[in-house]
Amino acid sequence: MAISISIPVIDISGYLTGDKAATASIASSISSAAQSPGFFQITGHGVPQELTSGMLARVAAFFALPAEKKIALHRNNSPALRGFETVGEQTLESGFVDSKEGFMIGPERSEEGARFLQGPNQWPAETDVEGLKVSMMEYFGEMQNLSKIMFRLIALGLELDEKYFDDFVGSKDSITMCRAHRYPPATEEMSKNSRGIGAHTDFGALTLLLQDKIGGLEVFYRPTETWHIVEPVEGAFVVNIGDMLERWTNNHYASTLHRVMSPVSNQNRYSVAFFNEGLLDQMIECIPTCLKHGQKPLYEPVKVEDHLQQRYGNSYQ
Ligand SMILES: O=C(O)CCC(=O)C(=O)O
Ligand SMILES: [Fe+2]
Repeated sequence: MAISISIPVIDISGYLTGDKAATASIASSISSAAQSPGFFQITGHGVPQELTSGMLARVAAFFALPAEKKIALHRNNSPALRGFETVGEQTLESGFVDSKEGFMIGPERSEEGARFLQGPNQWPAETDVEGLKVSMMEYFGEMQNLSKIMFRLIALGLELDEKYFDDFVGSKDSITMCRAHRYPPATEEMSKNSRGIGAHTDFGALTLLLQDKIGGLEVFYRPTETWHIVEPVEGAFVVNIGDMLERWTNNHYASTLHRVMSPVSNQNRYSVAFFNEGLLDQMIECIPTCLKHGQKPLYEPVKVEDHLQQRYGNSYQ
């Protein structure tokens, strides 16, 4: 019998309007979803739909550029890993080459004095994709803001001071990145032997994902070892816990394996992921409220910068 698990859809508007009772219930729903399945969707976040749809249209225009224009912006040109990556460049799941193309951006800054993952972006000429830079950076700003909100709710759900994670998400050296993807359509046959993106967990603390209507994102449910679709919900962001937050919470929250199947469709699938990779100097050391009576920390403390260098090193040679 097919097992159906639900990826909860949580309306966070009550928190934004300062409703105390609603806030307690939202924080508790988030906490429960973060434990299992480690994924949820949020609505009522206040990010304007025109912004997300306008940005997705420009992302599609970027990926439609001739190959040589995209290759000129390859991420290998960038010590901060910003830029374009081609189909077939990454293998996240043994035996399956990723069929996605990607385009990574982050906060704009010069190379001078840059630390790990910091630096300038690479953009196509404005005449090639009008408005791409403005709309992606505007979206990026909205996601930084939404991340602060999400971490406040996570803090409440962990019975911590509401501002516990404020420095982690909002400091000068807090690393945030945004990657747009195009998943080319596949036939049923092709789809069996490829992945849009192979099964993986996210390295950082928290990911906010915008997916279009095509679908294909699946999460692995550990108790039954089965894969489940994250149904596209109009206007929602998919939120998932990454490895860093799993470790920080002593496995109280789950960094769940996920993948994207190549869309069996005649259309491309587009998505944009926003990664909260954390404050470079922060030590990730078991959060006290995550240690129940008699439990011991499962991990050694690690500095965010070291964790990221190790994880990015493994997957991006
Ligand atoms: O495109 C998606 O739906 C998921 C992308 C993803 O998992 C990632 O970029 O880490
Ligand atoms: Fe991911």
